Amino acid sequence: MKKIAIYDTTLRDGAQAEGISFSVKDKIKIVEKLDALGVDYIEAGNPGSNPKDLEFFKSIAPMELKHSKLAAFGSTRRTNKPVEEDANIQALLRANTPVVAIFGKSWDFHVTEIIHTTLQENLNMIQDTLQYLKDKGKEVIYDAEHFFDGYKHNPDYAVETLRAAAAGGASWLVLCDTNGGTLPLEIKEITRKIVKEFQVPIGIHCHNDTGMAVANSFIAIQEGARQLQGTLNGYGERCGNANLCVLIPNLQLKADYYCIEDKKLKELTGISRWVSELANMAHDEKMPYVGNSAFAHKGGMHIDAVHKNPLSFEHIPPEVVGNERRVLMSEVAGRSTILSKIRGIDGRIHKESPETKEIIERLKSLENEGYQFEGAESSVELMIRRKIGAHKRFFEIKDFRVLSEKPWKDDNSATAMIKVAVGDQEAVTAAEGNGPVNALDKAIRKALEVFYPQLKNNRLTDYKVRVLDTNAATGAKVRVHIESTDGENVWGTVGVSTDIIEASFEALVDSIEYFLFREMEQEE
Ligand SMILES: CC(=O)SCCNC(=O)CCNC(=O)[C@H](O)C(C)(C)COP(=O)(O)OP(=O)(O)OC[C@H]1O[C@@H](n2cnc3c(N)ncnc32)[C@H](O)[C@@H]1OP(=O)(O)O
Ligand SMILES: CC(=O)C(=O)O
Repeated sequence: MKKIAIYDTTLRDGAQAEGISFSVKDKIKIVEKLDALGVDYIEAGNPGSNPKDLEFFKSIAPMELKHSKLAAFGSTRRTNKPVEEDANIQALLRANTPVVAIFGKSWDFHVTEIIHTTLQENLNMIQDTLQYLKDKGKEVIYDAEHFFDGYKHNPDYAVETLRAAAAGGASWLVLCDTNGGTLPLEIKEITRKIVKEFQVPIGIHCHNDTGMAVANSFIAIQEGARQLQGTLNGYGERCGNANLCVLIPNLQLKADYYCIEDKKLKELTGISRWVSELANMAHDEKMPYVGNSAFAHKGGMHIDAVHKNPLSFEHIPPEVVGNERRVLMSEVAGRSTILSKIRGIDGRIHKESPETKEIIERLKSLENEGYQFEGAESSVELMIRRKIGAHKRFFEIKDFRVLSEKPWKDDNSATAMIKVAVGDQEAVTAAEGNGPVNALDKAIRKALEVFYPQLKNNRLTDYKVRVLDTNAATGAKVRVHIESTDGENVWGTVGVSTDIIEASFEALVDSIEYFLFREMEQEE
């Protein structure tokens, strides 16, 4: 197995993504996670760029990393200026990291048109900068910015820039597809030539502007690149960088490369989701390997086959990357989909039992009415319980009323009144809320907490409304999905109606009933 050095730049190129800004504390937490994951290099920021990155490097200095080497990132010295007088280079030294990554120009067009200097001065800038940092005891990695575009326009000059970096003492020469516009076969051919020509090991850094960053990085590794640069979840400038959460498993599970310890692969899904929370970005459900849908089966025939043998529709066991199989309830489900759920409630029922057929038909007819049970498996369980007579009526809602007030107040703009019955006792309560659904939620809980005090720990975490037939305008049916938690478990329920309050009410009542069932089962 060939070792690939993993170079993570989530904290530098990842932070150049639209919508992402990590605080110093976030950055420290991400360094800790990446170090525990076992990546080889962590490019943690650009100290010449802003005071936050400088503060970060100061704060991280006393921390000892177990595995990773920390890198500070910056450009070659400015034109016609001695390197020791360059403020950015001095900031790189102050960052006090064992590794410094320097990017420089490989494309002649950039040299003359963007940094307005001569081709020779650019070569001097590269060599001087690397030599200076190397003499200061740093490991220096050279990022050849726009290398592939440069090579396509003027291959001799692009190669000369790499020679200047090698002469300056670069430990790696990293070929960058900075504009992300190069296609895999071009990457393959160019990387092959460069790997042959240089003794210094080669790295690859790809952007995703053609959707090829993963494919381009993979093919460069196959052609002999031995350092892979990328980011968690593929965050990065414009369309992002090569996604390490996809590339690491591809390299390690599908090709004969070693990136991180096998047991650490199991942490990948958790880290991918955790970092999206920290970055305040929705996690991409469709992301290969680590997305919520990566091992979610919906087609009835697929589910039947997966129950018989998971290899039938899964390219790897989900646990290998810390993900899990999900079986989705929907109109395209078959009896096998629902069977494990039914048998969890009543083990005597089997695939050919009439109840199984009735339940699947009911499920499909509800989906036809607008229900969607993906993410609302708790409503499915309650529906099954009602169908097979395994349902318990914990409470009955006798009556409710909701009033919205005008003029609007910032808080508590609505009031809900509710009458519930538990056994032969009745209670009437009222609550104010921030809008009618919030008022209703509070009123139901207030009423029921008298009988079921354990409901105090139970709360809503997400509430989504979807208009189903937009042509019907304000008379349209809506579907409400809610997610609830007791602090430990999370469950989803659904309600559908032309009345948003009623749809919300249905989902709320299912959520509370489901919780009470779970509590009852745990007590038994
Ligand atoms: C491909 C990449 O992702 S490279 C990294 C890109 N990342 C960033 O730009 C984020 C961090 N950058 C910053 O905070 C700022 O741009 C700074 C602090 C580095 C520089 O800010 P300023 O000095 O105000 O310059 P500004 O950003 O306007 O322009 C960039 C300057 O860098 C010069 N430059 C660009 N690339 C290089 C290079 N490889 N070597 C030397 N100088 C370079 C440009 O010529 C320009 O200088 P000029 O105005 O004298 O022509
Ligand atoms: C260095 C870098 O981020 C790039 O060339 O894309």
